[in-house]
Amino acid sequence: MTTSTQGNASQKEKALPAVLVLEDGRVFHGRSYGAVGETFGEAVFSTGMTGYQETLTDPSYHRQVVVMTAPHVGNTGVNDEDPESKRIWVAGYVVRDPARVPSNWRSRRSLDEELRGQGVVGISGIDTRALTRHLRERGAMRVGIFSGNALPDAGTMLAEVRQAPEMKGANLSAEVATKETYVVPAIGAKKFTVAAVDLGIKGMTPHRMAERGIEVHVLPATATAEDVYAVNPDGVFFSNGPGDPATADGPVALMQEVLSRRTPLFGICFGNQILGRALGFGTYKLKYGHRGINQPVQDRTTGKVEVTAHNHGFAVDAPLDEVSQTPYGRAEVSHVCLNDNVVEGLQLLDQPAFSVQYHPEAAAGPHDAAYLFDRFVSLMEGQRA
Ligand SMILES: NC(=O)CC[C@H](N)C(=O)O
Repeated sequence: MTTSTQGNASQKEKALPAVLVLEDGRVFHGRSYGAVGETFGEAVFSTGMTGYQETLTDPSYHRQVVVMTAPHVGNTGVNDEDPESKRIWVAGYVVRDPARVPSNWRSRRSLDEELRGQGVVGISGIDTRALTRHLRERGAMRVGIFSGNALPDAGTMLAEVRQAPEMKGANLSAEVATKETYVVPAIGAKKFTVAAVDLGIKGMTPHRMAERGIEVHVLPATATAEDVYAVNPDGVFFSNGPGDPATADGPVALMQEVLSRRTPLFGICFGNQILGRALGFGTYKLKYGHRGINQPVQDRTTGKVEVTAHNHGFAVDAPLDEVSQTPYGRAEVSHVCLNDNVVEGLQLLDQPAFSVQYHPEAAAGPHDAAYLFDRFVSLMEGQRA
């Protein structure tokens, strides 16, 4: 690769050395990608081969350093249509072989430029397959990326990584959620009003509801039952979001209030974990989680298998093969991951409430699970009938 003749600042920055240091002491040497500096987070891998803009801007990735298993990243550049929120949330980005020349009719700038513009430190040119296998065998762990000409010594880097906060016990929703309520209008005739509690919501989620005639009031993570019922909702939605669901006591209490009023309820991802807790189940940290757009899930209510988008590091601990008695009536596991039998959905049998651990909004990802938004609409219709 010769970059010297082109000689602009970005090309020079790319050539700077960079090091990725895992908390268990494993080290990878590469080149800086995006901003130059240092960053820390939880190392996780995503198996999505497309959709890097959606991944980078998903608030659920707050405080995580994302390793892309797809070797070529950045090929289609960065456009202004695909972000799922107003900024990049990942704490760091790890790619093997970034595109040097992006090409797409929608592309406005390169991914490298975008990462630099938003101050996101990344690393390229490392063996992401070896790193992914390491994380798969040892589990997700803390990591640091250090880039520049004057790097700290190895012992200092490792000590800094080991001082970074862990994901277990992290309470992060309020750091990413909206501070002010906003409304996403229904597309076409308005049929329903939904109060959506923003724990780190992705932009496509209210859009999927709006497409179905729902006016969505997106409320801050700290919303109270009074705030929720002030919009006179036909249904209440709990979004995806970063951090450990074991810390989400406020949203759990709010959801219990919604359940006791029997308002139709739908939760996605963090929202599924909160429903689990609201029903009295525990949550636990998966060894390395599910991230990507090709995860097989079975809907046990129909037997159908869907290929789905995921981004979760925690899961609900609920019995797979029995109906549970909860303070809100009977509940069961409605969806399960076919790779590892992790709980991927919950539903109540005596009142209109359900949730899934994965991403039916499909940004990015296959649209197999779009029916879940229709199920939410049916619950709201049922309540009116
Ligand atoms: N996308 C999400 O909502 C993630 C939920 C939670 N933070 C987890 O990692 O499991």
